[in-house]
Amino acid sequence: MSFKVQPQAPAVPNRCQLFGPGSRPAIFEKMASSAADVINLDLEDSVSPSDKDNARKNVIEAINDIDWGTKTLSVRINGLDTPYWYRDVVDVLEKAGDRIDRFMIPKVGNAGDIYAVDALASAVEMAKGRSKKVGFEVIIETAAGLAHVEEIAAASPRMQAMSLGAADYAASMGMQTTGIGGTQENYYMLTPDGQKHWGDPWVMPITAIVAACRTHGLLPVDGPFGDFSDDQGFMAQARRSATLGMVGKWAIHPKQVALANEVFTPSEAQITEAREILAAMEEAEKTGQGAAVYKGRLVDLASIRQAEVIVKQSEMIAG
Ligand SMILES: CC(=O)SCCNC(=O)CCNC(=O)[C@H](O)C(C)(C)COP(=O)(O)OP(=O)(O)OC[C@H]1O[C@@H](n2cnc3c(N)ncnc32)[C@H](O)[C@@H]1OP(=O)(O)O
Ligand SMILES: O=CC(=O)O
Ligand SMILES: [Mg+2]
Repeated sequence: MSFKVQPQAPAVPNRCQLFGPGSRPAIFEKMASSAADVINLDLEDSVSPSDKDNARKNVIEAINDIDWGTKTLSVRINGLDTPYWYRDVVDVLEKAGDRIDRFMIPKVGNAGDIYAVDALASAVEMAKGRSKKVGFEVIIETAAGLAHVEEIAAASPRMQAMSLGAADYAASMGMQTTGIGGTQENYYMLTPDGQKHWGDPWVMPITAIVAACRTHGLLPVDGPFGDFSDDQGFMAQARRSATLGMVGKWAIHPKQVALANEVFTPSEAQITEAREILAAMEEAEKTGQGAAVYKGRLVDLASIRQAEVIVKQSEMIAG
């Protein structure tokens, strides 16, 4: 471990972030009664330019009027290259109550983008005497965002989470696909006997996001999986993200909420195994050993840290 100790990410459940367009208020109550840990009311890409003002009004009303229970409530503002974003920040912070927890900032390219939103949010909060500072989460979904992922993670104490936005990421990188996440038909190797072996084109940005988040104490989250009729594809993508260290995934349709919750909640078997490893190491330590054998495999002091990730995650989710 470096002399600089790795900070902990916020201890809040973040297994699933359910999205809904701000222009579709009829679904807000359904979002509030879903099993998602986080709700993202969208003012950005699911809202047409002609509906931006209306969507903003709906979202402010929904923040004030709907019972969101214990969910984390987030509003995705428009990108900093649009004429909409400043009004999103100003109107929401001037007119919505303290129930809002986060702004999600899309298409961030560098730390300066976060600085700009931070400065504007701070000014409105001061002017309105808001004592609860709004948190930030961002989407890494451009080439510049990926290139500057670490400075973005470190950009503000408001930063809480970071998602991979596979759709815009693919567009920005010039990837030859219209798929949103998951297996890409043309991304394969040939085995020696000529069989196709599909690779994971998302592993690099996911790993970069996880590393930046873990370095700076943020929650790393996998973004959308577009084909909501493909449950198996969603599960496979989510399991890969969980294995690489992400804590949750977006749902762009309510049926994906249960799938994400299943993957990102440690299973009984995983928890039991983690507790058994901790017990085996406790026994080993009593006899002065730093390494032991558990089910025929090596466990040592690093195994304690690995097992603790699972135990702490399950305890935090259980509340
Ligand atoms: C690349 C990105 O930026 S992704 C993030 C931005 N995108 C979004 O926010 C899109 C979010 N999702 C949606 O808008 C919708 O789910 C759509 C357009 C994909 C599909 O909507 P529909 O055609 O209405 O879906 P469907 O008919 O299967 O809905 C089934 C039920 O779930 C409800 N529902 C649909 N979407 C949502 C949602 N996001 N949250 C809660 N409930 C929802 C419907 O109202 C319907 O309810 P009912 O059974 O009581 O009538
Ligand atoms: O905003 C999300 C994306 O995938 O793009
Ligand atoms: Mg996007």
